[in-house]
Amino acid sequence: MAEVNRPQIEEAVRLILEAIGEDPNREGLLDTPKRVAKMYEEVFQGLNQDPKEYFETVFGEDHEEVVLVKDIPFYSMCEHHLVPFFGKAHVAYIPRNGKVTGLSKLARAVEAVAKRPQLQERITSTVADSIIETLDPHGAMVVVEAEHMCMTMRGVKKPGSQTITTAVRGIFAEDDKARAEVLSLIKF
Ligand SMILES: Nc1nc2c(ncn2[C@@H]2O[C@H](COP(=O)(O)OP(=O)(O)OP(=O)(O)O)[C@@H](O)[C@H]2O)c(=O)[nH]1
Ligand SMILES: [Zn+2]
Repeated sequence: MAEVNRPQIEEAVRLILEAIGEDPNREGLLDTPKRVAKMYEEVFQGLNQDPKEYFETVFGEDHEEVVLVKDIPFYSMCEHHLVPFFGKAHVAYIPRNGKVTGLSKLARAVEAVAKRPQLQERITSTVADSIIETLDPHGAMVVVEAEHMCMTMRGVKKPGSQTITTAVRGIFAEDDKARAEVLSLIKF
């Protein structure tokens, strides 16, 4: 996938500044297009990352019980308004056939998926599906809680409102007890 085109972003930011009635040549704004381009490169770097690659790291460990990494902080950009939404992701799976991955890889997958123009639902399901497709576990479950700036600083203006999304796959979709165990561990 193409890297970001920094000069194009810089030009676009100059145009936006002009369009809102600002002077892109005033001292305080001179370096702003460059800064914004650099920032976009950073906050959209997930477009160049495939979350599934992280799960190539597996240890042949015989653990077929819940593994949960909770409270993974993330920042993303809503694809409708290009303003941040941010919160915590909780990622659980039950390994099968010794395919236990590195704990940090679960957080890296969240990071790669979040750093794109996104929807909260898509972050949630993409992380769950990536785990299923690569580790072939008994199940995967992802819960994401986030605050959307497009609902707080503008529009409907509801600061503090939280959106919670879940993706349940495999045994977590079939077995109420397995799902309840993860939910209670998240609240623990
Ligand atoms: N499903 C979903 N919706 C989102 C997410 N982030 C932002 N939105 C919503 O996207 C919608 C876009 O609605 P539109 O009516 O096209 O845009 P708008 O006029 O700016 O909408 P308002 O925010 O209601 O002012 C809004 O309801 C946002 O709350 C997300 O991650 N998931
Ligand atoms: Zn939005």
